[in-house]
Amino acid sequence: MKIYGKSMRTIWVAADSWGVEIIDQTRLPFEVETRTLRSWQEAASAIRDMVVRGAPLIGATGAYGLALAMREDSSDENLERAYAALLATRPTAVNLRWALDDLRGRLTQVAPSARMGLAYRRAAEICDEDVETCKAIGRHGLSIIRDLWEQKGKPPRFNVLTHCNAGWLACIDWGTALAPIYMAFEAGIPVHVWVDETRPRNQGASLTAFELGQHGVDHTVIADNQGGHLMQHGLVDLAIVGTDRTTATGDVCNKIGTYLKALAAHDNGVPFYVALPFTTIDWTLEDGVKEIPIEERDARELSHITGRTADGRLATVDILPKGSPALNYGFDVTPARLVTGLITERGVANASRNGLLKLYPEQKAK
Ligand SMILES: CSC[C@@H](O)[C@@H](O)C(=O)COP(=O)(O)O
Repeated sequence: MKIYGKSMRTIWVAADSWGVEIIDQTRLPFEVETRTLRSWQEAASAIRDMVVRGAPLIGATGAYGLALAMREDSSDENLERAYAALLATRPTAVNLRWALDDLRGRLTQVAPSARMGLAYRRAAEICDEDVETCKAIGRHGLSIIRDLWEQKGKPPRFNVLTHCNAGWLACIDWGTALAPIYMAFEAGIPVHVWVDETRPRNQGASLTAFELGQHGVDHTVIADNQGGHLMQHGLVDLAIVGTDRTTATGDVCNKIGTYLKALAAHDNGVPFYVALPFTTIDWTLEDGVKEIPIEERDARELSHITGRTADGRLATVDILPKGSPALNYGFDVTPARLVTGLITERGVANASRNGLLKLYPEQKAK
């Protein structure tokens, strides 16, 4: 997608053919800065510190992290060291484990001398595949939007609510939850997006609003608490969110606050869809609430807030009374019963084991 008219992806190999360039998402929406990762340790820090974030992009960065590790030292020991350190950076998004397992599985099959080239090639392939996957999600989601818009008599504004950032900035391009919105916009459907600000890190206000604005999609940022009220007043036609890990039974883990939106949607008869690539499905898990590891982040993300001052500087300020403790879980789990459907690259599934297995029959054999 575009930033100030220039087509970009979120991650790419630098002109020197080995450094890995990323957009520094901690500077958005105020500054568009890129950074070059030159070691697996820098890739690990970028994921941990959320310079890159969003489940598919975390996976891609992990893959390039292993490529950087293989460039430095392609021994088994270094592969295992980098794998373990990268995996530990963010525990909830399963795409990271998927990408690291994919690369490690391939790298251990070849001689150390062949590992660097293979790792770079496979990391690039993972990125290209993610773009195609997101486009397919977009096409399936577009059908849902078009059908609902037509059923409602083609109103002049079709309101979609989303939480956090599951757009192209969270992936390589297009996004998951936002891909259907971009495609609806391109198809001439008058889509308007309610963008949850998504405290504490404000990925909605800073990233989703930024990328929708850059693409010209009509949107309004709302405080996280407004969704229920808007739904009660008929102002939300559809909710679409992304996910960091979805169980084999269709429970969905996503940014903290998603569960409350799903409850409000259920209570108000608003369709609540989750968009996801196959890399986000954790086939080993049954019960999302009990089994998905929920990342707990530094309370400073809650107690401090960063923004732009009147004279254009970025500043971070403390917003809590001195001495008040804060707690900061990053994700919550929405039970499958609250999910209208899972929009995948293979089509739309019921949020259930059977629903997912219909789309991914090869998983039955495992
Ligand atoms: C397509 S991205 C899906 C999720 O990763 C997204 O909704 C989300 O919760 C991102 O969380 P973040 O903590 O910003 O990495």
